[in-house]
Amino acid sequence: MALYRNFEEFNIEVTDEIKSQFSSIITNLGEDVAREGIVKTPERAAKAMQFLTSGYDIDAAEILKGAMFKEDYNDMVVVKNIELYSLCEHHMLPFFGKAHIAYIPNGHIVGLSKLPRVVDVFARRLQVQERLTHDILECINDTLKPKGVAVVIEASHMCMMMRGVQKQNSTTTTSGFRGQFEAQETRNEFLKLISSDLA
Ligand SMILES: Nc1nc2c(ncn2[C@@H]2O[C@H](COP(=O)(O)OP(=O)(O)OP(=O)(O)O)[C@@H](O)[C@H]2O)c(=O)[nH]1
Ligand SMILES: [Zn+2]
Repeated sequence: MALYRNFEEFNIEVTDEIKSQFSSIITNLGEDVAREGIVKTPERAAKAMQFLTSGYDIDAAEILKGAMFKEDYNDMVVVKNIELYSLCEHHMLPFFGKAHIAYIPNGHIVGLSKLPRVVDVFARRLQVQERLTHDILECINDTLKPKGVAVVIEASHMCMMMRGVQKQNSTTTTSGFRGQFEAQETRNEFLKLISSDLA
């Protein structure tokens, strides 16, 4: 399985198939697919959807394994405000927001950029916010084997904003805690850090 994908290189046959499906969808929605502004839209949409679901092809554990360093640091590491964009599996509409991740090393630290990369791998799939939270949490827990790991995601769902209940201001928060973060004191320290103005 690829570590990183060159997102510009999509399988031509799959792109053509999705392109013709988008062509039908656009026609069925009442548009003229031959219109100048739209004529290339089926291909653009095919590529966009493949990019937004490109996380299926990437092994998130391998990303972490590629940048684990032996280090005797036993305190909390927090990476907060990681932007994320995903697609809800029910409507295939975006949900987006921020992920906050913390872990307590157990002999190894991980390259900081790898945590947002893991978020992207699991976000670029058809998801529900709860599973996305757990996918990230379990991947870090199983691969890095830290003393503890915590993940909080705050997100807005377009399927609740643009359609359906049409609530513009509601946000959803999901969280998962393993190891030392299951203890109230450690969990509270993390929650305090992510809600503070500290960089
Ligand atoms: N738990 C959870 N639900 C989600 C997520 N994304 C979308 N949903 C919900 O999935 C549900 C699908 O419900 P259905 O009744 O089958 O679909 P629907 O008729 O389009 O529902 P409405 O959105 O209420 O109009 C909705 O309540 C959505 O709000 C998510 O990440 N987690
Ligand atoms: Zn939805």
